[in-house]
Amino acid sequence: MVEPPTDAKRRANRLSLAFGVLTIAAGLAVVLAAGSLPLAYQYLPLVATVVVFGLPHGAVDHLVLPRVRNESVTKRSLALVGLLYLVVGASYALVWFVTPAVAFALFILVTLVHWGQGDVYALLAFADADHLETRASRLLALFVRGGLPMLVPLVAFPDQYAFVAETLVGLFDPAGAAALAPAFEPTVRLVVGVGFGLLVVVSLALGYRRADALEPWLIDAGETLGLVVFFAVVPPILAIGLYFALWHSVRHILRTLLVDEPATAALTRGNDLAALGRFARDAAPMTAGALVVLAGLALLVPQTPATVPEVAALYLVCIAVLTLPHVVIVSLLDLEQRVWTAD
Ligand SMILES: CC1=C(/C=C/C(C)=C/C=C/C(C)=C/C=O)C(C)(C)CCC1
Ligand SMILES: [Fe+2]
Repeated sequence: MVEPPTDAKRRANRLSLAFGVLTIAAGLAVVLAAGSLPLAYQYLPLVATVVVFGLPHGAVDHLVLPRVRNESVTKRSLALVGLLYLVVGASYALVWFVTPAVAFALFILVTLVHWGQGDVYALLAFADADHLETRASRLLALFVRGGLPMLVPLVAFPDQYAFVAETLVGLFDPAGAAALAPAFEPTVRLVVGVGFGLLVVVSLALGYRRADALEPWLIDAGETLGLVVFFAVVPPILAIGLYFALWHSVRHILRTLLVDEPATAALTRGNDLAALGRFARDAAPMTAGALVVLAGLALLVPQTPATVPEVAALYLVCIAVLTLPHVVIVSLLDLEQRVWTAD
């Protein structure tokens, strides 16, 4: 694992923990204060991710690889990232049009892997986890961390999960989501719940046995159990919106700051706002580009979205299409930073 500079890393660790606590506290506070929040309000954090950390977090994909390799951004490097987005994004968009239920299932799988990989990086690079030394233990952690947002809501809130699946698939084929119905059956949810619960326990128990330092393991266990509770009790549309903005995106933005020298220097000085300002400037053009993709999709989908859930569904499909090439970039970043090479 390639280590970022110590002081900047400590700052990143503190910020990722603070935003992690904020994510969980905000969700639980809403549930305690409001009980059942009207659906339109539950979409607010998700809608906010258009500008708040979510969409922008991937909008520096064209900069991170040259930066981590200490190379300059060239026309050629930009064209390669552009081509990646065009080919991978457009191919997957086609899958949404041809067989939307399959595309939805793929979206859940890709998100599980991608959010899991983001957390494995944070555990290793920010929290200095030494209980994840082997590749197998990192893969298990990836599955646990990615499974929390994708599988716990399936067990705890099947109706809302099915509703979101219907709205996404319904943009392309109003009857298409019927193919997904078996996933919401009680037996399937029981198997997922028990199986995933066991994985969480095994992963944390193995980690505890392997840990030399207790603190990183405590961070891992605290975050994991906190997220189990969070996704088990916070309605999933609200929970995913909060998590996407304040957990996954914040951590990835911190990661990108640590490969940008001036931003790293700002973090070292404790000047988080200067670092964030650099990120905002870097991310602005491609965030605007992502909005063009959103507008294009709006014109192309067979069913024009009219309600809040339908507009949010369109946004999620746009995220899905942009996430697949983003995963390729982040996986290359993982390779550069040796996240999957145990040493
Ligand atoms: C909203 C929502 C869902 C799916 C959200 C997904 C899959 C989001 C993916 C976001 C990504 C990949 C962001 C990029 O990093 C579920 C789980 C069906 C449950 C109900 C609410
Ligand atoms: Fe991401």
